[in-house]
Amino acid sequence: MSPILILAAVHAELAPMLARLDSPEPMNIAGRTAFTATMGNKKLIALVGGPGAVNTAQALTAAIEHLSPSLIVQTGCAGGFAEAGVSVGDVAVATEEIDIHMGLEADTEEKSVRLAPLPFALMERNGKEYRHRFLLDRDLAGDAMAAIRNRGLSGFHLHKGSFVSGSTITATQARAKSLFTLYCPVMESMEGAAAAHIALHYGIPFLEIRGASNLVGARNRDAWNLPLAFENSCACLMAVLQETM
Ligand SMILES: O=C(O)c1cccc(C(=O)CC[C@H]2O[C@@H](n3cnc4c(=O)[nH]cnc43)[C@H](O)[C@@H]2O)c1
Repeated sequence: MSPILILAAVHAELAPMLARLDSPEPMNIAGRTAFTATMGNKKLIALVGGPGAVNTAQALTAAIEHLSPSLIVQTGCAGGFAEAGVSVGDVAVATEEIDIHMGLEADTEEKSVRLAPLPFALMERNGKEYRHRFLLDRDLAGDAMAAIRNRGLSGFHLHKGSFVSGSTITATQARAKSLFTLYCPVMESMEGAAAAHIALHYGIPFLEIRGASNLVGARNRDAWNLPLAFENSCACLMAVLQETM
């Protein structure tokens, strides 16, 4: 039976899900901590991939090569964009992943978040070229939204839309505003585009569900709520696993 692979950057992002599973067993995948469990007739592998794109790419590649998962679900916390109506604790499902650090710089000295697309493709699949934007499976995202809504979870709002990923955490209102003007994203993370890229490379369906631990913009550590983001994203993840797969 091909497992469903659940991927997060740090253990705390998976902890509320592991607490809801029957006897998850620890295992090691290429130097990374992982857990295996069953849910009904499904086999789940929950993998702690590490923060950032390189950790994500290494962990996910190793897990795919060892386990041939039928589905990859990435979860964890993220910054939410207030302009998209996101509040701390809200959950969002990604319809697209955009790598905001992948591209061609403008030929001026002016600092800008706007990059032109690369003059070459990062990969080609089924006649389509991929540079910095990875459109995700709309049906999978739609089914996940429906499963979460059916569960009647309360205390937060559910969103769907584009996610941006990069190797930095946005820490000014000006950059948050520019990113929103350019891409209309709902969430910012540091791993999503890398995971979407690897999943696409192997042709494995990919779903991303994250909880907002903070708002993207001026850094106010006191306003972050990581436990709430972990709890709400895992509640939604469990709804999706139990109701759809
Ligand atoms: O600033 C701190 O003290 C601090 C403490 C714990 C964690 C952090 C992080 O920045 C975690 C980065 C981690 O979480 C995702 N994440 C969460 N919010 C954002 C964001 O606004 N922009 C980008 N990434 C975010 C990210 O995917 C990392 O895995 C800070």
